[in-house]
Amino acid sequence: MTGAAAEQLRKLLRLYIVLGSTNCKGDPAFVTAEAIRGGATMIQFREKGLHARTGAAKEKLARRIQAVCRANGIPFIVNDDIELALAVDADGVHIGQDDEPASQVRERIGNKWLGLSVHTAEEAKLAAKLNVDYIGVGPVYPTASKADAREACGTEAIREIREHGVTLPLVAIGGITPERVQEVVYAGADGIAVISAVTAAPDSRDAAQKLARELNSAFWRYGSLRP
Ligand SMILES: Cc1ncc(COP(=O)(O)OP(=O)(O)O)c(N)n1
Ligand SMILES: Cc1nc(C(=O)O)sc1CCOP(=O)(O)O
Ligand SMILES: [Mg+2]
Repeated sequence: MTGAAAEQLRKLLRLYIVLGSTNCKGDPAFVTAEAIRGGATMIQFREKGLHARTGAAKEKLARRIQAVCRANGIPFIVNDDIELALAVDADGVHIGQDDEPASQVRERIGNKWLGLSVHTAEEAKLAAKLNVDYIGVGPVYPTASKADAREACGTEAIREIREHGVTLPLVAIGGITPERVQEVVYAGADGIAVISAVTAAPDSRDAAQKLARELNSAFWRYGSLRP
């Protein structure tokens, strides 16, 4: 990726909403629309957990959420499921350390965006040697949204990754709430990825707007001070 493309991606990662049918009380496509109205800059379709949709029903939901994203010019990323990402022509894919290897996924998806989860500075340094476009660091705080989440790494992990010279676009994930945005940005994140702060809120638009305001204030305050 060129420097300019990385800078563009950094901006798109600012308020990254991750969701699927198992996180939303109502229609996930409606929650997506509300999150975008509140300021979401990127959407990830993550259909996981008890009663998660599979097969044609999963693809149908993916396409409905993608249609909302397309209508609003917001990138649509698919979690884990490379076949689905290719079938719907998603803008990118997010994978973790235990998913299909990044090099293999890159071969399959061509120049679509590829995000990789990392939990330590060591994993981040390895990621920087792979052809990935961004990293997701977490869980920064304890989370109830991922059954197999690792132990919370705190904002110190983000700071350490930056101090090790990893300049990849970086999004923080896990337990992020409006009150935690400032410290996450100050530590060196380009953005936040959230599930419950938006999907479990009584008003997803309002919840996204609160996060977006905190992000604007954090970048205004700390933009030039970060590692
Ligand atoms: C932006 C972002 N960061 C991290 C993850 C977690 O990916 P992974 O470790 O593969 O876990 P699952 O989401 O697949 O359960 C993510 N999805 N998005
Ligand atoms: C999907 C996911 N991945 C994580 C990681 O650490 O890689 S934490 C997480 C769940 C994030 O949900 P919430 O904002 O509700 O805590
Ligand atoms: Mg995964």
